[in-house]
Amino acid sequence: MSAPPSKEATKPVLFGFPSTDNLSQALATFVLKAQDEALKKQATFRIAISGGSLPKVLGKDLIGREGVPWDKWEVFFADERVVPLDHEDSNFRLNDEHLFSHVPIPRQNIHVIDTSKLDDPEAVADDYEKQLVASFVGSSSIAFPRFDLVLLGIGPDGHTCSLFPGHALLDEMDGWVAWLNDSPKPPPTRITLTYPVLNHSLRVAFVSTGEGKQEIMKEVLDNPNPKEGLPSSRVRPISPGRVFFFSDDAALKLVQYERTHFDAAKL
Ligand SMILES: O=C1O[C@H](COP(=O)(O)O)[C@@H](O)[C@H](O)[C@H]1O
Repeated sequence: MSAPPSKEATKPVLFGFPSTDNLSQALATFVLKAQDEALKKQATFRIAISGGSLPKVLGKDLIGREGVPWDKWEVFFADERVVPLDHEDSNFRLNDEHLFSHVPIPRQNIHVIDTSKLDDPEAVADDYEKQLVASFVGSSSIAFPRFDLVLLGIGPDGHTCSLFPGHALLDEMDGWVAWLNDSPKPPPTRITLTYPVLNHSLRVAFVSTGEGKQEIMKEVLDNPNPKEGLPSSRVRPISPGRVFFFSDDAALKLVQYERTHFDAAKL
């Protein structure tokens, strides 16, 4: 996963797979490669994970991999719904069901929202930002945290994290964690990582599957507008960061964007 030295955002890499099973295998390999590279440089692997359709695809193959140093994982959420952790809308709960409950990541390394503040989403976002600061303090990236890997989904409307089309949070360029209580997709109250955080990450991987994503994948990959376009089109990490798309054939049916063959040896 070497990267060119310029500050420009690099071209997205698209990996296509005939089935979600193939995708899950490749995604697990990709995640573990990112983990290995991180652990060559530092004590922990810092990953941010989304909710939605991602956790199931992520956990499917990853939970069976052997020799994973789970105790070195430090997990954040790319976005979270401001609800109790056992609520059916919780991104923690979804990831717990498909990944965390199957692997020995120490519970204190999984950074959840402070559920004692659920009636004050600004306080939840502030607390989550403090958790990020505490984790990244002393790392080389001062202005913004630099995740080793961020895993994102793409909603049918082009949203990613809890960054929705036309929402004021698309212009948030200072904070690390923002909050909203007017999400067009329920539940309305959420926190989300901001663009500066996403775009300082070393790797961002979008995962999208199924025919329900055909139109949006075409828009995001064939007609991107990284400055003013759909929220998922605006995720373009600055070098050495890179952005990858993992999709199945069903989601890519209308897409013309050039695919790259997934070769674990060349990651
Ligand atoms: O609301 C959310 O939606 C996005 C996309 O979900 P998907 O089911 O279309 O993949 C998800 O990435 C995000 O974490 C979640 O809060």
